[in-house]
Amino acid sequence: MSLQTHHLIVSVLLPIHRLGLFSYESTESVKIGNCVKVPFGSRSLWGIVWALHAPQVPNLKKIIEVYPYWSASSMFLLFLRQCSEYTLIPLGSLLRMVFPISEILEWPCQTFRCASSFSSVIQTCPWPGTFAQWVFMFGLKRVKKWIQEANLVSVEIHHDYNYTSPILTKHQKEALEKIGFQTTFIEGITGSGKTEICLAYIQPIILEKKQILILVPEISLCQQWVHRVQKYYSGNIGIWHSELSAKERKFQAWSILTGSTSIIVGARSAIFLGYKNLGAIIVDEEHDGSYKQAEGPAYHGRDMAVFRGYHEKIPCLLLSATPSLESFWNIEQKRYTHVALSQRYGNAQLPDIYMLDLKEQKLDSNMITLPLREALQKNLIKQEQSLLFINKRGYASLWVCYHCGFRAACQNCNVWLSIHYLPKSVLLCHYCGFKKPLPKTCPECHNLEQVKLWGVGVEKIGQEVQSFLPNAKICILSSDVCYTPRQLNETLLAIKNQEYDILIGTQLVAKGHHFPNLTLVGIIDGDFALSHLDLRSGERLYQVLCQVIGRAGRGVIPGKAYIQTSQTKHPLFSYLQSHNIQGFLQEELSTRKKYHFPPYVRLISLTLSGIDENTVHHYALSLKNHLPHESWVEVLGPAPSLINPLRRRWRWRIFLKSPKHYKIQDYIRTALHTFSLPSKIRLHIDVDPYDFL
Ligand SMILES: Nc1ncnc2c1ncn2[C@@H]1O[C@H](COP(=O)(O)OP(=O)(O)OP(=O)(O)O)[C@@H](O)[C@H]1O
Ligand SMILES: [Zn+2]
Repeated sequence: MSLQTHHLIVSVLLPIHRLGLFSYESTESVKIGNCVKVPFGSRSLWGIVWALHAPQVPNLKKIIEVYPYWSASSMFLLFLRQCSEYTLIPLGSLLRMVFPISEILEWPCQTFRCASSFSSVIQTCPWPGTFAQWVFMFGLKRVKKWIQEANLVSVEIHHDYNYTSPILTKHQKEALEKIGFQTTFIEGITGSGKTEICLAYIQPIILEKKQILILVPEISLCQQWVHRVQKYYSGNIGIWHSELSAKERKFQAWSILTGSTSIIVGARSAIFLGYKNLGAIIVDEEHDGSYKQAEGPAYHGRDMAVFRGYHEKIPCLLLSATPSLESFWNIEQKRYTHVALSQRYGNAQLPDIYMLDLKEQKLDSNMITLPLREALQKNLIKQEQSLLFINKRGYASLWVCYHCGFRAACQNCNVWLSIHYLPKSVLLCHYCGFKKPLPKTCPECHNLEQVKLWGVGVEKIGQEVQSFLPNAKICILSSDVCYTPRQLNETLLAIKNQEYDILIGTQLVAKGHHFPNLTLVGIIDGDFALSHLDLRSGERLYQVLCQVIGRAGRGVIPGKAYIQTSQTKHPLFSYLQSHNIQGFLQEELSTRKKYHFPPYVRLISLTLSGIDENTVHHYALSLKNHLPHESWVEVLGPAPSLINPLRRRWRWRIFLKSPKHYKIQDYIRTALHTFSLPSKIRLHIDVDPYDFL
């Protein structure tokens, strides 16, 4: 592998959307995996040396420079190759995710401090810091100038850090000892201490100076993990998600690449980053649908974590109280080590769950039944916190005029606009973000009296609660109200500090938050996903409800949960009530087997989209006709997407289904090789799709 000669011809993988492999000549000795800068058209680009060739091609452009501080291991390159073969994401696009900011490859790796005469000038920054830290504080231009003028001098420092291990309970210790070398699934009921076990597990890895990646499904959980890690660890903690400022992104990417941060908490895209020395991956709430990226390059963060762990030969821990069916199946197939925790920490009990049949309750225009109202009232008197869950953002979901029939619709998507009063009054599309002011009268007939708002969201529930509990301090938790990570963290802290009595939230509250004084959970609409046309809707409903209910009774006082539903007899609820996740998963799995759905088969979606509906339809048909007939591939469609158009683009979809042991990706790759599309039509490939709209 480390063959080296002068005047070598090398294939360099570049961050170009197509395949991305280009030939160059090197006069320096380079190895496969080296990170190199090469000329490309009028620009220069950073890439990775992918292969070495015997010198045959004359007049190639030359490599400009080799990055000295990082190179890709053969295992990481194998991960990229396999990942591209599996997801059908071109290698060049994957490389963009490895080096999302190539500018940092120009930065030196030394630590600098002020020359003594200079430190009085920079009052705020007298300490030694890495180049990246200086740039983060003062900007690239200034720092470069200071180095040139020798106002900053290079120094050697050693980063020392401590990591003390948490003290685990007997059950937790037993669980810790069972963790295997590769993928381990830690299945523990909510509040059993999965996080704490991981914090103990990573101690020796950190002390070996390796990096740990902790993947979280939601940006809001990053800060929570940072707090948990800080209890035991004194070093730098890296953060990676899409809401970082450009300045922060550069600093974080540099610190991760050069190994100056040892623990990184990140959203799904962190799985592709270049790490100096990755030692383990933890995937928190592995069942969460947010790990799936459906737009742009389509991949599943959890699956890529397992893949990366496998290829880089490092442990990957998957955590959940409600395993996804895919993981449950993998556990059954003995692909993962399984560790189970069935007790909450400190003898906390799982909440008792009560069903409230909506058919038997008098509601009029309200949404909260009498028993739930009374329970809220009692909790308020006892000064314990309550949580109401409804999976709808905003106030209502349809603005309609009963005089002329006008309904407020999105101008880009075939959906109605939702009504929001918080943080501002608007009509909003939940798919493309299109907004317009709330009309005062009907825009068509100018009528005012017959306007109705249909559907119920968090804000309306807030209004209802306030009407019967006027003194309660209510907090609405949805992405509209807390739209920056900072706002959300402040709100979560205020909840922990008991500044609120009643929380009303969307899915956002279903994630692993820990509010010790929360003892009551009410599910406003338990039926919300039972009729969705999605093979995972039952699974998702179970997960969300179980997670939300799991927020109750995590401290010393036991919790209670009420589920309002019109289908009290639905088997999902009896599994939920008896906390029998295994029973639920077994039943779901047999249904999937019966109907030939994943995880028993491989499903791939091909979506064609464009501005003109007929053209999209035409090319969808020709793609279908172009796909060769094979007895093992089932081709479904093309069919128009359920929401059509979406963001002004019309979409037609083809689904391909095959048994898992066939290489359906190869079949698609070969077929697409000889199929061309005009530039106005886009083809999006999604292996293992989660979105069927
Ligand atoms: N061994 C321990 N020592 C001290 N505190 C612990 C221990 N184990 C758990 N806890 C505490 O119990 C609470 C729940 O633990 P943790 O968050 O680790 O559970 P979890 O299984 O990850 O929960 P969830 O699935 O709901 O996110 C936390 O406040 C944690 O600090
Ligand atoms: Zn829209």
